[in-house]
Amino acid sequence: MQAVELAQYLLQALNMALGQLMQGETSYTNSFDIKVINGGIIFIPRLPAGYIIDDELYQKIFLIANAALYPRYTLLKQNSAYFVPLKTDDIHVQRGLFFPMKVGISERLIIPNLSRFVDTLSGDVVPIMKNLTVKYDKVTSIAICGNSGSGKSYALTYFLSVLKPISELIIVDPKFDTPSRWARVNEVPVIHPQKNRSKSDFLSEVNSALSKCLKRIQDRQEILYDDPAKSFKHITIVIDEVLALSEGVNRAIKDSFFSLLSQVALLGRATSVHLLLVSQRFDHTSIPVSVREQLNVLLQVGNINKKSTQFLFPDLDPEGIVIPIGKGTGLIQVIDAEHPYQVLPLLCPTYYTQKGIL
Ligand SMILES: Nc1ncnc2c1ncn2[C@@H]1O[C@H](COP(=O)(O)OP(=O)(O)OP(=O)(O)O)[C@@H](O)[C@H]1O
Repeated sequence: MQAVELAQYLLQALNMALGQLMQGETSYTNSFDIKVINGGIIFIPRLPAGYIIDDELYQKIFLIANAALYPRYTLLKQNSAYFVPLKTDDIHVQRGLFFPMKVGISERLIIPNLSRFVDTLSGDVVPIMKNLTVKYDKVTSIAICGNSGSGKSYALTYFLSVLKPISELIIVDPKFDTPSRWARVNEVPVIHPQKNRSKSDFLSEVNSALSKCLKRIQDRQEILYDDPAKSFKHITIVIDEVLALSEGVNRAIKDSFFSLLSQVALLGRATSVHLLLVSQRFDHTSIPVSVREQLNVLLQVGNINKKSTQFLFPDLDPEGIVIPIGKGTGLIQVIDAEHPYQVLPLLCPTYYTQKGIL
């Protein structure tokens, strides 16, 4: 479909659906126009207008256009109206509302054999969907959030398998569950609770591992001071069910845990030390705010609504984003220089692996 035809189609959709909000004004009365450009569409209001150009109008146009374009294009949700100046001398049409879009929709990776798939990967790429791959050296920290049964453990096992060849892994598994089994099969050290030991004891062990990591960060910082171009092997601290870790433990030990986690999150970035955190929620009781601010690959699986997204995506109203149906689906945001900053629909990979790992 040509850009002109697409614009015509969208104009029709908007004329029919915007109705009341536009006080009866339509493109037929020359009140607005649509232009399709590379990377998005522009809604051009003719001013002065009998309708108000505000966030409400922007989000309504998003709703209508996103549904009308599905599945050929995906509009990328903005938190508020995105104004762009237009090149013209005519003051009536010198501005537009921009809706960034990408071609197609998010598509799930289906991996028939996970270990063979991992063998085919080179460099430090981490594929997440058919058309979404992140480079691990651009990742600071990853968060996987979701309600029970939403696919967090399944997604975590995928990340562990893909990260193993490119990163040293330090796994903390408070539930002594899937990650511990994965670690046993893959001969990776894991810290898990043990019989006869208290929860505070367990968290102290975690703190001592974090403290060792911090020491390694400092060693690396010294090396970087003399050789700023030096690159290091990635180290990833994986914590499953972070929320379970710090609940009901001695205050002093919890404070140390938060402080160590913050330092690792803040200083790890330049020294290739990452966090991979999994939790049912990411509020201030499960991780410190400073850690949340360092997360730059955010995955939310399971229920998606304003309430469930409030911790990872505090400014987002997910209305109008087409969330795919199925296991391990939700939202993703990758915050780096290469990807659009926006939140995208997510479908976690589906993979087949040796029996017994999960
Ligand atoms: N991307 C996916 N593709 C196919 N199946 C999936 C996917 N994600 C999850 N599942 C299936 O959904 C089920 C629940 O997933 P999982 O155990 O990972 O949820 P969870 O969020 O970790 O739950 P809990 O918090 O209770 O441990 C599993 O049986 C898993 O096989």
